[in-house]
Amino acid sequence: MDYPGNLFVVAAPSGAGKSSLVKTLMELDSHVQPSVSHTTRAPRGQEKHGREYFFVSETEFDAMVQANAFVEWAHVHNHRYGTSKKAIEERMSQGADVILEIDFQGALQIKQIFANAATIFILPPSWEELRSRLERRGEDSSEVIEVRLQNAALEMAQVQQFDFVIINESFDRAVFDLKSIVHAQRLKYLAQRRARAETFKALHIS
Ligand SMILES: Nc1nc2c(ncn2[C@@H]2O[C@H](COP(=O)(O)OP(=O)(O)O)[C@@H](O)[C@H]2O)c(=O)[nH]1
Ligand SMILES: Nc1ncnc2c1ncn2[C@@H]1O[C@H](COP(=O)(O)OP(=O)(O)O)[C@@H](O)[C@H]1O
Repeated sequence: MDYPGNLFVVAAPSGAGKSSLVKTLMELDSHVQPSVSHTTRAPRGQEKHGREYFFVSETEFDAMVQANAFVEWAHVHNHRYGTSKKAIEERMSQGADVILEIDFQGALQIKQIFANAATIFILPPSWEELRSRLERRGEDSSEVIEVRLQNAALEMAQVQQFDFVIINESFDRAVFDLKSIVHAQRLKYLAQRRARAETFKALHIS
């Protein structure tokens, strides 16, 4: 599929800092817009329906799967999460850059569909720091944190399948790296589109 906008996909183990990084990127760059996923997990403290996620029941999620409403969906940490077609296609067709914060299974599915998508994996600096970020965030019970840490090992084993890797040790440095990837990707596709337009012109194809 080909849209005028760019697609960025950010994956990371829980607690590595992807939501914080993506939020900061969007504050600095209004051309990057979020894709709001659907999930069957319950909202955390400050989360709002339609902002962080569309929080839906298992039945509602099933109905969307049946209706083929998702570009991708996956089971993550005992819940289901999915990117609806509506969440990305409308924005991308208008030329916006869309950023998806999804797990590695979804990221790899997106790359199959949108070959031009840039996939970015965020790593924490260490296991100890990952655990302490999850604890400091204070949003999940210790059981939930243990599940997330166990899943983190499997998730981190997928890192080599991603186009870019960022180590989120210094937050400012990681934001800079993310901004640089976005910038480089824009230039790359701009150059490709120009080259294609010139080829078409030379061949007298509109
Ligand atoms: N495949 C897929 N994964 C998603 C989607 N939305 C969120 N996720 C992932 O689900 C996992 C859990 O997300 P969340 O419950 O918000 O926890 P957090 O990662 O600790 O903030 C993370 O890896 C998210 O990136 C989606 O639409 N599709
Ligand atoms: N570079 C960093 N240094 C220290 N703490 C960080 C850093 N990046 C994020 N955090 C903190 O770690 C916790 C987890 O970050 P969050 O963005 O919620 O992660 P994720 O979305 O990957 O689960 C939050 O409390 C956040 O403020």
